[in-house]
Amino acid sequence: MDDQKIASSWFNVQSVPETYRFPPERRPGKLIVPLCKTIPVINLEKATGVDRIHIIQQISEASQTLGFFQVINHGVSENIIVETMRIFKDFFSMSPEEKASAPNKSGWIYTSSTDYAKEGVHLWRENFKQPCHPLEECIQFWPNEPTRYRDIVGTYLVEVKKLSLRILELICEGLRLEPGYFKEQSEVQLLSSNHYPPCPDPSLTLGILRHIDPSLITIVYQGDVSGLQVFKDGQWIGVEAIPNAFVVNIGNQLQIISNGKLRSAEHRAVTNPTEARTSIATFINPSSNCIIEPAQALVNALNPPLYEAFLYKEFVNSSKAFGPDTDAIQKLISSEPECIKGK
Ligand SMILES: O=C(O)CCC(=O)C(=O)O
Ligand SMILES: [Fe+2]
Repeated sequence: MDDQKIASSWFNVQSVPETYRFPPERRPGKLIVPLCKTIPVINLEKATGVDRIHIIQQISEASQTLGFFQVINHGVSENIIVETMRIFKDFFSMSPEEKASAPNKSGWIYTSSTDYAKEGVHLWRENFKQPCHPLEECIQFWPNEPTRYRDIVGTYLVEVKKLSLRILELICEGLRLEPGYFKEQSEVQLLSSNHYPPCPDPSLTLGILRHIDPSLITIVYQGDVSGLQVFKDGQWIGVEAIPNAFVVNIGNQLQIISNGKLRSAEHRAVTNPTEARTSIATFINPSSNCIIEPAQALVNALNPPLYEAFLYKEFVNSSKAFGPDTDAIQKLISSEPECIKGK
């Protein structure tokens, strides 16, 4: 970013403006939290050989206890990960006018930190959301800038989709559901990239409030700057940033389908004083008209259903699952085909 743009940016301040300061009881608390060594880093290369069963066990265990794990040797090329990260860093470094008035905004949502006022407090982040399903139809509405945006982000999403289907198959096997069980419930990819500039006093601010993802699973790339934290046993623990690894977390839709066997954990993002942090989250979601309910194979006399059936879009609407962006997202994905699972 050139010097002039930095000088005019909302985050280029010596102290945190009043509107970004959380009241004392909602501040992030201790910022130096233990990095969680119990979040397993799972080597997916082994999921094809004799170790497959062990990989399934590791994924099941992590999904049941913590709701988070990381994957390495996942098949997404390092080159496309690096290029995609570069694209988003370049996107966020465009001027506010460029970001707000990029040629065709009909297929994506950019939100500056100042749009995120919640109870009078702004989050210390900018966010970009982009529906990606069906990819061939959506891509024409994506930003044209930075150069090669569509080409690079499109390739990234195709690779991440393949990865997410592989992970869902392993989860499916771990739950002893029939192969392909999640196929219809994992059709829709939604990309959400966050940018957290350095913050003069991270103890006063939050990048993302504590939340649970309204997805089946979410695949996050956080590069080499930590900031993601998971709530476990009454305390926040940090998810170590490992370059070229993806963080996978169980969304609340999968918690429901698994009838509570898998856990969707609360998480948040904190800021830091020295480095900007960019994260790229890909939500793997059911389509709007999908019925979500516990899988029948997991329900019996000893395990009665813990949740009632509902349409995914009803859940999204009633819970405002995507926060202030919910209505805009619903509009962008409202042409989804029907998907009546109801097994
Ligand atoms: O920035 C991060 O690592 C967290 C992203 C996240 O939780 C989300 O987008 O839902
Ligand atoms: Fe999240």
